Amino acid sequence: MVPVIDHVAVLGAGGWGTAFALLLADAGRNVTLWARDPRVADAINTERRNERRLPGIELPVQVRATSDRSAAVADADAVVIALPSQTVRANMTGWALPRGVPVVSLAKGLEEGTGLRMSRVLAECGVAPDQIAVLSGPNLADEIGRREPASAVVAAAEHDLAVDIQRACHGPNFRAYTSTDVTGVEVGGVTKNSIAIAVGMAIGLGLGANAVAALTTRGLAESTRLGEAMGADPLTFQGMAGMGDLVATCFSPLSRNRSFGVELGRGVAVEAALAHGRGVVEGARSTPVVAQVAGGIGVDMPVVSTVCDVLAGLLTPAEALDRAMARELKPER
Ligand SMILES: NC(=O)c1ccc[n+]([C@@H]2O[C@H](COP(=O)([O-])OP(=O)(O)OC[C@H]3O[C@@H](n4cnc5c(N)ncnc54)[C@H](O)[C@@H]3O)[C@@H](O)[C@H]2O)c1
Ligand SMILES: O=P(O)(O)OC[C@H](O)CO
Repeated sequence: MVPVIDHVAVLGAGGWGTAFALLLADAGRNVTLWARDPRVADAINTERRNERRLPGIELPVQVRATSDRSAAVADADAVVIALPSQTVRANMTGWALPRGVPVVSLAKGLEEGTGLRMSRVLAECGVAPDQIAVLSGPNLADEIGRREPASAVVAAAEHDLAVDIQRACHGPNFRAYTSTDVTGVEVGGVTKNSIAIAVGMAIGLGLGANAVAALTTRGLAESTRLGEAMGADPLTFQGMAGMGDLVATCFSPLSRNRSFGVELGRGVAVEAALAHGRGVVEGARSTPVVAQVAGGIGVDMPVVSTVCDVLAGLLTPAEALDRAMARELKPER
């Protein structure tokens, strides 16, 4: 029997949680969107808008919002986690989800302190591993909010679960593929943020398409190396959560990670650049974690470690560029 997902709880009313709720409603689901701020929930219910996070978008009536944690998940057939990565553990600890429902992570970060992927954090918060799925890909929330076509990949250790989630979010403007490579899909979603910061820095320094393409290409190579060392399928990095998301994030001015990098490249200090951002900049927190995890398993990630040094104030973006160009010559593969 195919389990039917009708009612979905989306936890987190940031840009992506709100856009994902709209996408699910367009796919025929009934959605409860949890916002921690009651004023955001009220505005969604009364004005059909989350103007700060998804400006100019009217939300369908199938999206109802609440700031009540129990009400948010009551009767849900699936729960979607659309929270900033560093808040997932604190939020999910003690949140009683309906038993046995699938839990889908949309978050693109590694946890500070543990180095864990979000699916592992959810498992440590008590979600059964065979109920965990992750969805990732080139999904800029503003474009999804405008109902522009987009694709993603849903990964779960259990193929049938990935198919259930794929079907639940398939609508006129959104098409997901399936995978069982949870590690690869999560790693791709994390490392692309660090690479996009590097690309942003290059743009902020006034560099052109050659430098952007080189950084993106080498970034994909080192992301693939890390994923493989962590047990992922290298081919996953040619898919939506690898190449796909890397291209969207590195090339779009809508990306917060890329925009943050642009400011750094123009000489803005890290804290000031973060303060100018439109929401969470996952790469600012996850890049040092990626560097630490990679170092721990002997994976060379020169782009990530350079971004890490800039974030730590050890290098300016211009010095980072000089260092990258002076690296030892080597074969491409
Ligand atoms: N925005 C996108 O285009 C996009 C696309 C794909 C994936 N993602 C990922 O989705 C996740 C969420 O990002 P977003 O863009 O929706 O965030 P956002 O920056 O738009 O908003 C962050 C939201 O998190 C809430 N928040 C902050 N701290 C919190 C806490 N301690 N507890 C509960 N809520 C808290 C804020 O109130 C806000 O609603 C991130 O991992 C991001 O990488 C984002
Ligand atoms: O705005 P960013 O940089 O967090 O990127 C958003 C999405 O992850 C793009 O797929």
